[in-house]
Amino acid sequence: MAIIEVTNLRKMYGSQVAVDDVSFAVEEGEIFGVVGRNGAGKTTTVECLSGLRAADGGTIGVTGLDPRRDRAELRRRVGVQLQDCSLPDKLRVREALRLYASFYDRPAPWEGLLEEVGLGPKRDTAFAKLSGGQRQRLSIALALVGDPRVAILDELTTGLDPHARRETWELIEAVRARGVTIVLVTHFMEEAERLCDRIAVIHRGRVAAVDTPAGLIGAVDGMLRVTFRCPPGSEGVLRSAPEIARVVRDGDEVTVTGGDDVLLALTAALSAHRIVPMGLRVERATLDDAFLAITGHAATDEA
Ligand SMILES: Nc1ncnc2c1ncn2[C@@H]1O[C@H](COP(=O)(O)OP(=O)(O)OP(=O)(O)O)[C@@H](O)[C@H]1O
Repeated sequence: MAIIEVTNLRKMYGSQVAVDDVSFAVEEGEIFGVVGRNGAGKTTTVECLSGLRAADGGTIGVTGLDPRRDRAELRRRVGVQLQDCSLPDKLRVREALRLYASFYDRPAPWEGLLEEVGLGPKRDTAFAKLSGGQRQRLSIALALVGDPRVAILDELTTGLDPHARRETWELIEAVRARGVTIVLVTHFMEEAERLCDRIAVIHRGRVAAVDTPAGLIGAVDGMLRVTFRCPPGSEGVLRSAPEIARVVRDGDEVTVTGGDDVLLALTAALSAHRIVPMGLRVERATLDDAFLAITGHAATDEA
């Protein structure tokens, strides 16, 4: 059953359209990814979901509530961690949790939550003295202190080193295992591929695709990429094989793409002509490739 339903969401900032026409549904218990480049409209979308912004058009249902009309009740059911969690420098970890718990009638036992997110040893540490990863753990704990059914996590691992990022991923999986539905905004494709059951790709304020990571990757033309070296021109024998979608030479190297049967077709065609592929390596398409195919852009400028 869908716990979140968004239909034709539209949001303007002055004359600028931030979210044009966004529709998707999130099933209970899912980790649902919202991915897109900077400025695609991800944060605006989740801010509308959490009642922090009023939409200009469309409808939103979160646990059956309208985020603007039923804001008070929504706050009890939805935990929100927004970009750039910032607290007063001197506020200690346990003080922050106790303070946030006081906002709710029936908060989660925050002492247990502290242990669960691995901040037990840091309970007396001031916010300013926490590392980036510890701050993110605290922001997750604060999003969960109201014992929500849905947690909205926005760019949770931006700025973390790979180790802290992996630890945060494990924490997110543990939160889902407690039955919390998670909406995860990210522009890290590896993160989305690893964590999410389904992903909405937002591009220029619209949903360009919604599917499982495997579904998005499977739709990429050329799921397998085989790279090798062979004498110049000899790769021509590959062009007639129907299983091979593309043959590209770049200097010494030839890259061949196609579906799951591309490797067999390639080795058969080469061996029939006694051509030995040197330094052969096979790579599977990733969510980065799928993102590029769907939007026409790499997910991040660095990618
Ligand atoms: N408060 C605001 N006032 C005016 N324009 C805004 C405001 N917030 C966002 N925008 C604009 O709306 C568009 C969508 O922004 P949004 O923050 O939703 O994108 P995003 O996908 O979350 O980007 P990022 O990954 O950089 O956080 C962008 O063009 C942005 O510049």
